[in-house]
Amino acid sequence: MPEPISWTPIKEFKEILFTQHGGIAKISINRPQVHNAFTPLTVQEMIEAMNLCRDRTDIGVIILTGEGGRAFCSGGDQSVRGHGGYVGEDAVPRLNVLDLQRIIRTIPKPVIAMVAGWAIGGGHVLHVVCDLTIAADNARFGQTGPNVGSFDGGFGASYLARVVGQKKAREIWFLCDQYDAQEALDMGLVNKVVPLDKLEETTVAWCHKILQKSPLSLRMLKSSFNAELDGQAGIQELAGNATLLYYLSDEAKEGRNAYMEKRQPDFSKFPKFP
Ligand SMILES: CC(C)(COP(=O)(O)OP(=O)(O)OC[C@H]1O[C@@H](n2cnc3c(N)ncnc32)[C@H](O)[C@@H]1OP(=O)(O)O)[C@@H](O)C(=O)NCCC(=O)NCCSC(=O)c1cc(O)c2ccccc2c1O
Repeated sequence: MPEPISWTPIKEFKEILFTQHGGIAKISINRPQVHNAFTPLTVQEMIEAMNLCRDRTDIGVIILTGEGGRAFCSGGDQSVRGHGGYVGEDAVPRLNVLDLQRIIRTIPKPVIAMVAGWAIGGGHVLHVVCDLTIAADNARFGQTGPNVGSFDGGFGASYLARVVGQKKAREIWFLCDQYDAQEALDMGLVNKVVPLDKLEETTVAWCHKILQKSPLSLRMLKSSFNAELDGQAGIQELAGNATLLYYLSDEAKEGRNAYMEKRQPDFSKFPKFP
């Protein structure tokens, strides 16, 4: 029997748990009483945790999950849905999960959805935008928008169609059926299905494999996968990484040094690669 994985708190939040195990961060929605439906505060906290993961050089991979074993996330909390969005304590209606989706997509570290139970509605979109999904055998996937008066026509439609194909994506949205873990695996919606009691162990094992890889290589690959689909924003992300790599070179440093030393730069010593 393997030892249970020990998670150390990184920061206290109200509606999520944010913990760490070595180079792995875990962001877990902690509202199991509503199948981990999110409020504007839940999303705000997840955004803050993601941004901390981005800044922390010791974090190499992020797990996104939900507490309780019965749900990953059931989407926006319908009890706080108001006129024009989901309403938090500041009384301002928001759709701030769209900001979170973009952060998951652009954070230069792999994000793995660890799904037990329901991944439904906006919760389904969250797992779709993660780089990888590992599902427990009790996982159930689906969209509910046309049932509850909502839709996500951004990544929730277009990226879903890239993942499972146009016909299947339209079926998922138009019928609002629910799919079990094996069906999700068969349509390429998840990477692996494991028994519920092996879910965390397997996810952490995948994280350890990823942590052994070159972080810059993973970063470039993630932005390369995005670039093909994300238009100018995707090119900006990939090009930003190219700039990062260039800044690490002696050639780029010569430009900066020359400027600071008030002299002409000497780029003649740098090779003109074929
Ligand atoms: C997920 C279910 C199919 C599970 O059914 P089950 O019968 O197993 O469980 P219960 O229905 O009894 O649920 C237990 C308990 O949890 C409450 N609950 C579950 N989901 C939510 C929710 N999303 N909001 C509020 N409360 C929820 C449920 O009421 C029960 O409470 P009790 O007090 O009665 O015990 C089923 O629960 C279900 O269908 N849930 C709703 C799923 C849903 O429609 N989600 C919202 C989709 S829309 C969305 O998420 C969304 C959010 C955004 O921010 C967007 C932004 C931009 C564009 C689009 C967006 C968007 O579409």
